Parts: sequence; structure tokens; C-alpha cells
Amino acid sequence: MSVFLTCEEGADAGALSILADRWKLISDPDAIMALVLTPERLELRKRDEPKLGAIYVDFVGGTMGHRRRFGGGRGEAVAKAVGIKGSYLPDVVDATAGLGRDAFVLAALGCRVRMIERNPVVAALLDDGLSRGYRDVEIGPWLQERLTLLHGSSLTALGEITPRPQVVYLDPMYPHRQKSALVKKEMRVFQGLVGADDDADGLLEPARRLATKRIVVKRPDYAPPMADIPAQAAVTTKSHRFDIYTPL
Ligand SMILES: C[S@@+](CC[C@H](N)C(=O)[O-])C[C@H]1O[C@@H](n2cnc3c(N)ncnc32)[C@H](O)[C@@H]1O
Repeated sequence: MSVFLTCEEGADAGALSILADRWKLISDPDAIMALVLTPERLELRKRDEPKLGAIYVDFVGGTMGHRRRFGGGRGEAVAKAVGIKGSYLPDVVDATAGLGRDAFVLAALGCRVRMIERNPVVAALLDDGLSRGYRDVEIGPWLQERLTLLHGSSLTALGEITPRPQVVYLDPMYPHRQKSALVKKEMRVFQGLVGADDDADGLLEPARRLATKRIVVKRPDYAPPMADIPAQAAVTTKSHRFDIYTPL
């Protein structure tokens, strides 16, 4: 997926070219998505539908800040699914990081989370959000210790990661059902960028070879299990299932 790279007034044009080099992004004037460097942050926008939500990563304020302060904490389904209990805070590899929301929830609860993301635009957005989070006086100190990003494909990276984590977490894109009007605007922009993760079934086996305690796969409630392999247990919510597998 190509993007048009641009800078808003007041943003540092030099920083945009450094960013383009780092993530190997070549600006495509015909692209439907724009990666925009504003004075505050990096944003992804749909060029012809400015009303569709811009995508950026903000661990400090916004939804994620709110979720950290007032969210379900240890009661969140993802926390139960990875097995947080008492003083047990597993070391997690999030092999499909996306915008880092699930990883951040776990890190905020005290887990060390190593994120892996293969899409360079998503990785650039995530990295931008991480740098701002690292500089924040309130969350920066623990965020630097607990949440890190590796850019690459988990299909290969899972075979090389050391030390082994207790948990590998997988949440690849899964096609939405017909009721697409209900799919949030931001999610539509994100799907336009990332597309379908058609090769996601290939992640289960390396994940099961890497994790020492469990593998968690987030699925919409209507989706069959990953690679059609039944899970040993699941944590369910209104719309999702967190399938739990044992290591191989
Ligand atoms: C649905 S999103 C994950 C959302 C994430 N759990 C969150 O809370 O923000 C799926 C992400 O996984 C990434 N992905 C899919 N397959 C991958 C792979 N083999 N290696 C690394 N990233 C992958 C996609 O690029 C996409 O950004």
C-alpha cells in the first residue's frame, strides 16, 4: 500500500524525510492515503474523505489514556486471556501489534510487551506514538521499560525471538461481516491501509513453538478458530473471543 507523504504548516520537513528513509516510504502522488506530519504527531488520513477519522497513536491522552485511567484494568478480557493473576504478569510478544492498543492495556497493567508489526506505515505511526509516550512525565518511565516495537514479519521473527515470552498474542485482521456501516470510520481507514491478513493462519504454529505458557488469538465471535485448529479454552466478550492454545 502506497501513501502520499506530506507536512502540515509548522511541522519539520526534515523530520519527514528522515522518517521516510527510516521506514523506506516513497511518496506516491496518486495514493489515496496520506501520511501527514503535523507539528504534534504523525497521522494517516484518507485524502478524498477528510471526514473519515485520522489515524494516529496516542498512548497519553485520547481513548487509550482514558482506558488506562478508567478502563476495566485487570477485568479487561485481554488481561484475563493472557492469564494476569495476582502477582503473575506475563512477558508477552504481541506479534500483530497494529495500533498497539491491546499491547498498551497489558503494559499499563505491568506486563513487558514486545510488539511486532510488519506494515511500515503502521510501524511508523506506532513508533511515533511510542516516542511521544516515552517522553511523557507520567507514563514515560514505565512505558520505556515495558513496551517496545520491532518492525518485521512475525512469520519469520517468531522463530528468532529471545528470550522466549510466556505468552504470544495474535490479533490479525479478520474480514468484517456485511454490516459494514457499523464498522467504525477509523477502522475502515485502517483496513484500507493494511488489507486482509490472508496469511495469518501461518502464525499459529511458530507462536505455539515460542510461547512457554500460552498463545492467545483474538477473533470476532463469528470467526472460526485460527487455522481451523480448535482452542483449548476461550475468554468471550459480546463481540469477540480470545482463543487460548497451549504451547507445542
Ligand atoms: C487487527 S490489527 C491489530 C490490532 C491490535 N491488536 C491493537 O490492539 O491495536 C492487525 C495488525 O497485525 C499486523 N500483522 C498481520 N500479520 C503480521 C505479521 N505476520 N507480522 C507482523 N505484523 C502482522 C497487520 O499489519 C496489522 O497492523
